[in-house]
Amino acid sequence: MSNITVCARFRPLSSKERSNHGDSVCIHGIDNESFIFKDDKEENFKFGFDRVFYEKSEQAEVFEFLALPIIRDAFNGMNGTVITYGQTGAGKTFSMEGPSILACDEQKKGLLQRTVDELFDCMKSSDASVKFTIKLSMVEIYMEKVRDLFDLSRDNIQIKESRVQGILLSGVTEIYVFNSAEALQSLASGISNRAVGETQMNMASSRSHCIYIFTVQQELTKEKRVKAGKLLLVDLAGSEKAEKTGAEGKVLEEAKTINKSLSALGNVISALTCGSPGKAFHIPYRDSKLTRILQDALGGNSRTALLCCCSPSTSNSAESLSTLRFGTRAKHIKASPHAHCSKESNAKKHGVYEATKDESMERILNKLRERLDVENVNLLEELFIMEGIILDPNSVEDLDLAFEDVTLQTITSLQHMVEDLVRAVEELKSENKALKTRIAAAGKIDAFHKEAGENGYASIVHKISDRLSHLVSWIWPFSSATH
Ligand SMILES: Nc1ncnc2c1ncn2[C@@H]1O[C@H](COP(=O)(O)OP(=O)(O)OP(=O)(O)O)[C@@H](O)[C@H]1O
Repeated sequence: MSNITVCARFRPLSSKERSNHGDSVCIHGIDNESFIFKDDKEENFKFGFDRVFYEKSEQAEVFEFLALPIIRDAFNGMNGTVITYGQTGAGKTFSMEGPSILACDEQKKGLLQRTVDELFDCMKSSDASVKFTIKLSMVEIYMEKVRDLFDLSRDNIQIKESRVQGILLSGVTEIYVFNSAEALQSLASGISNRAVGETQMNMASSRSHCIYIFTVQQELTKEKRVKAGKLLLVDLAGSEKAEKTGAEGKVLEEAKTINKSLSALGNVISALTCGSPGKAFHIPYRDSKLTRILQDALGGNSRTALLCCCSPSTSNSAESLSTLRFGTRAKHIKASPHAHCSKESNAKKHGVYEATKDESMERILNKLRERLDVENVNLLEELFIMEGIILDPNSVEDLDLAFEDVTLQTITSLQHMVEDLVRAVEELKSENKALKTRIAAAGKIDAFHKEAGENGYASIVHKISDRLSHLVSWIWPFSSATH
């Protein structure tokens, strides 16, 4: 089963397309999951997606199918990502924001406004004892730099990877929002800071990839637990051909950077669909800022949906075909070795918080699996449970530190134990040697046997030595792999 929900959306023909190329369209719908696509050489291709939204589709339909399940899961502590992809002018921003984030009638509201409404609606209908916090961040990747759209002085945000929380944007502004109106105002101010330019394909073309990040945190006061879900909405910059967009100078440079990062995204998707599940293989996430930020979304640690936006016009059939092929490849991304699918259903059985702690422990164990052999990982798993640090409900925020702590503490305390045992063995050996010398000198071997009892010091020392070498052979590969 695919790890990603992939949908295709065709916007209505634009007036420019109508006047230059008439009403000819390159698609013939079969049903709401498949259609026939005719390319510029009149060749037919059949495409199938999780859902196809034709020209007359409503914004609400797109939201309900694509985003709503992911938002509800994010509200319950799971991470989710919704991405719009497609050629310049294909309808990505329209799907995300509608015609305008603030001045927009109900019917045309995009994914963003509906997401905000849904989050606050879920909040209102939840148990009164739950304390909610919704935080919002907005960044754009412009010319391969991550810019904070709430604070333009932060124009080179660094991407970090936390073992527990996954990919993080270091020092990004987080705005607390308390109702829909406030959230939309914040979104509007961030959007006004986006890099937008005019191309021949689109009067207001996005020159950057824009990422909206909602963090929903809930304090379950009764249970003394905290759970948090992160929701990413990603409006990608348009894939475009320089000659079609009439790009030159700065716009051409922007286009090259955009295309490079979209190629990197394609390469990551190819790598993810080529590898065999369960085997370690290289995924080039680090080839671009975009793929690095989307690492969790694509690599299986998040529920993800992709909306492939297309023009229906025959004049754009080459670009639409390329978008649809991209979507088809993404559909084949399988649950990766790091995916939490089975844990997810297990988590649902036990309640939502369980998902967070299972996922956290699973992430840590996966990291360790990369470095240690199975036996040692199993031992550590037992140790985590024994120590109870990872399973402490109040330490969810600090799991990353807890991981470092438990690993270091364990190694250190085991090393101390080994040192103590080595010292004890040395002492016993010299004591034994001294005793033997004394006994030999006194010629009273029988008396020694009585004094030492049935086992005798020699056999005790022998046993300790055996146990020690067993312990050293266990800890040695573990501590050398971790340092
Ligand atoms: N489903 C739709 N219904 C009506 N109009 C649409 C629809 N989709 C897009 N449009 C219109 O098409 C034009 C281009 O759309 P939009 O700006 O969303 O493209 P885009 O893919 O975001 O382009 P870019 O990558 O250049 O930013 C806009 O004027 C928008 O209002």
